[in-house]
Amino acid sequence: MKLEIKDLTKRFGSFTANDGIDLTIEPGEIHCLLGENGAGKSTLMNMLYGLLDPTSGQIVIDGEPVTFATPKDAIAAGIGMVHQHFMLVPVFTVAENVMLGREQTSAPGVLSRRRASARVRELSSAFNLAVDPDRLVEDLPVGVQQRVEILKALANEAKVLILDEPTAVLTPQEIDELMAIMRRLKEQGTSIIFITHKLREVKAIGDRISVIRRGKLVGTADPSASEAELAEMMVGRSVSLRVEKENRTGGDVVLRADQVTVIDPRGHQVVKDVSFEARAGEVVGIAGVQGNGQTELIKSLLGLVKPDAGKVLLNGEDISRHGTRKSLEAGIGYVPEDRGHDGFVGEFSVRENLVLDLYRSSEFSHAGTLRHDAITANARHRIEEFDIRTESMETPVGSLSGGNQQKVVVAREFSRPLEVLIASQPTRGVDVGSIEFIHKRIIEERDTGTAVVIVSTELDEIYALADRILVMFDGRIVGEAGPDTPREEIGLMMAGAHQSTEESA
Ligand SMILES: Nc1ncnc2c1ncn2[C@@H]1O[C@H](COP(=O)(O)OP(=O)(O)OP(=O)(O)O)[C@@H](O)[C@H]1O
Repeated sequence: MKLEIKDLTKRFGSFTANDGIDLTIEPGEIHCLLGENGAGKSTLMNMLYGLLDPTSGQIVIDGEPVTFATPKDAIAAGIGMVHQHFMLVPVFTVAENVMLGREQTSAPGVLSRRRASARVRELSSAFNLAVDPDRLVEDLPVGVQQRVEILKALANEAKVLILDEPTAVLTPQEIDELMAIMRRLKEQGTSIIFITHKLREVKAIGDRISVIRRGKLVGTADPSASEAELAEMMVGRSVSLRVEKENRTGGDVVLRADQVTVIDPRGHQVVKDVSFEARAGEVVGIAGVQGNGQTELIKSLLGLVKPDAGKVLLNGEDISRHGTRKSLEAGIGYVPEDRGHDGFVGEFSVRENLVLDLYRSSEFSHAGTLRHDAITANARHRIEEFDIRTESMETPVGSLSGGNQQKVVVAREFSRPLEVLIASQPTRGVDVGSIEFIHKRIIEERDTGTAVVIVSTELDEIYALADRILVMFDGRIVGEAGPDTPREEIGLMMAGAHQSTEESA
């Protein structure tokens, strides 16, 4: 199927999010879409998938102009999309989810459970997806859940598959597996539109690479273009892809986790007797596959969950029963992994979100009254410093692009004096230009003597920042390594060395 986008424009009020975009997706090609945060990639994809109405322009499939009122129309025309947030029902099996996908699109011939199972098995083996139709979705690792989404699209006979930042949530091994699946889809004639911020991936798999900047198509490159060239096309200036830093050993212990154990609401020990320390002026990188206890460990450091055993000490004082506000006030900065849930309030403006947990400080309030001038001046400064792309400081954060939402959270947490900075996936969904900036700021924070703890599933990020690397697997810290340890070694520890799972085998 040949998909043509002709002079497509989308305006939100006076703001032009897509400006006369022309793009052709050839049958069986992997077409990568690159662009800085807020460039307009998701807007373009949402028009292709019937979620947004174009302001002007055309979508043409095999020479015929089409219009999509809803995703149902797009699906019927052969377009599938895997969103960043999966649309699966966790308590249903894989086959049930695939059935549900068919019902929701009113595709001809709603599948029975038995036929759905058989269809899943058939597609799974044709594309080597290794998905068991009878497993509950909630029991599957993220990477396998993503394959279920791909399966759903294939069951609806997608000929063009849109993958919106699919690798942001995957481990290095899962990314390799996804790439193999993408190649297989391509061999069988499916076209893929692949959105990512990772230039390495684009070069590894793309047939062509289109770059969008501020709503306009800048150009289409081929994969022989260097990472530096692509980065420059994206942001319009040269970007340094590696942080300049010297490794540090750290001073006094600032934060100490002492035999911390956390039991989740289902009674599982998710953090098992974890001890580590973060020293002044060092970056401790916690590497690990998503779901190995990092999230709960971090929450326990902040008082968002109380450890079931053990202690958290800040400068020697036990803060594990303090509660979050006190921890933040005591000088812990926090960039959460789930920014939408823990990082900002979507309905509040950019200006308000930039002081969310700081508004009680003397800088922003006096005798119980907010100092609006100071709050506004702070917003103006941070928006410029962090290059937050927003129509105005009054825009609700919920309507910013994903990467710009992340910049709001990071900007706020970096704007106060910190003893400890705890950042979980600090650059998730953030473009290369902003990664460069955030990484530089993290190192500057370290160099002022802050103890920094970075949790990341991105080995590139761990290597770029960490002075010391801890690896978490199955709730425990299974290894500590220096910043020069080979990737494979860390990768093996992250995978639990020889304890491979059925799905990732
Ligand atoms: N419903 C909306 N109303 C107003 N503005 C919007 C709406 N949806 C998107 N925008 C704006 O359009 C611009 C493009 O956003 P879009 O989500 O397409 O960017 P993106 O390239 O996908 O960015 P990211 O890499 O950060 O995900 C942003 O400035 C965003 O704030």
